Amino acid sequence: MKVYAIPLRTRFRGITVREGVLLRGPAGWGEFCPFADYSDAESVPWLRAALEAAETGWPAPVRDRVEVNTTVPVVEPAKAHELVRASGCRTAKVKVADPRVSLADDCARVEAVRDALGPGGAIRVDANMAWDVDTAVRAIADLDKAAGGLEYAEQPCPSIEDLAAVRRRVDVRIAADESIRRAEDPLKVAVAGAADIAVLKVAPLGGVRRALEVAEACGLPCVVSSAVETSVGLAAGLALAGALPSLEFACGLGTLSLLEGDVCASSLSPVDGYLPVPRTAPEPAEGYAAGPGIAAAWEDRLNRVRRQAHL
Ligand SMILES: O=C(O)CCC(=O)c1ccccc1C(=O)O
Ligand SMILES: [Mg+2]
Repeated sequence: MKVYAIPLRTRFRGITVREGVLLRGPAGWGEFCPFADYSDAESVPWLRAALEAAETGWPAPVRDRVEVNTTVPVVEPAKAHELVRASGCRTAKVKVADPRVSLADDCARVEAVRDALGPGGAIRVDANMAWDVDTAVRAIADLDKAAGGLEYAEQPCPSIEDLAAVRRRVDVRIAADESIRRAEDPLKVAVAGAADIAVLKVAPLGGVRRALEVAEACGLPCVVSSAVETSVGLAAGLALAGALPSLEFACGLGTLSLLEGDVCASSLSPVDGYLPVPRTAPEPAEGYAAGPGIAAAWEDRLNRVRRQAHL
């Protein structure tokens, strides 16, 4: 077992350091890294996903590489331009609706991203539930114009009902993320007509197999996205993306560049916008070991979640 702590290059989801545990089992390495605000109960599926990777391994893939988006955090337009150019990706996901910036700032960032991608690229935005229905309808129209066409808007509002209402009022496709990842019943999203696309994250859904079941049950095109893991956790996302029967959109697995570094020597950083589908996670090396206090806290957390889940 290894506990890591890696600084982020820019603040993301309110955090500046990513921490987690790497577990080794007969099938390889798994990553357990629920965010700090996740309760022990909510962390159970994260542990199931890590144990699947370490003990069982993943189902066989149907493709050997996956196109990915680059993820653009809330940064100045010039910086956004630079990040997109450096990524080599043809699709960018732009984080919007951060309480510290205005819609005009978001539009300026999206315009810079379009300039960096050129007319052939695709731009998606993620509001992480920040808007009410009317705000979402107006913001999506403005961002769609700034982007010269959006591929989709991810989780504009918190509730499934509000997602459905926004979806009826805009031409842009709506993707559900939190509505799937934190829901009792991920099927509800499709039944309610709340989304065109389902965003799937392996860890909060409890593993690759469970995520494949969710994909089949919801019947929507899927985008596999990371939870900003090291290459060990990204490998599980790639295993899911590799095993989905159909994959129409680029996945949100190009997130390694959000971290200052990686635990693995051979990192899953996109080349020309693609990542390979690995059979097992890459081997962690020595770097970014957490200090004794952080390591002890993660060992405690892991043990509490294990007991809670009877694992
Ligand atoms: O999808 C991506 O491009 C990156 C992953 C991402 O945005 C994310 C990462 C951690 C937690 C939540 C989210 C999110 O999609 O909301
Ligand atoms: Mg999201």
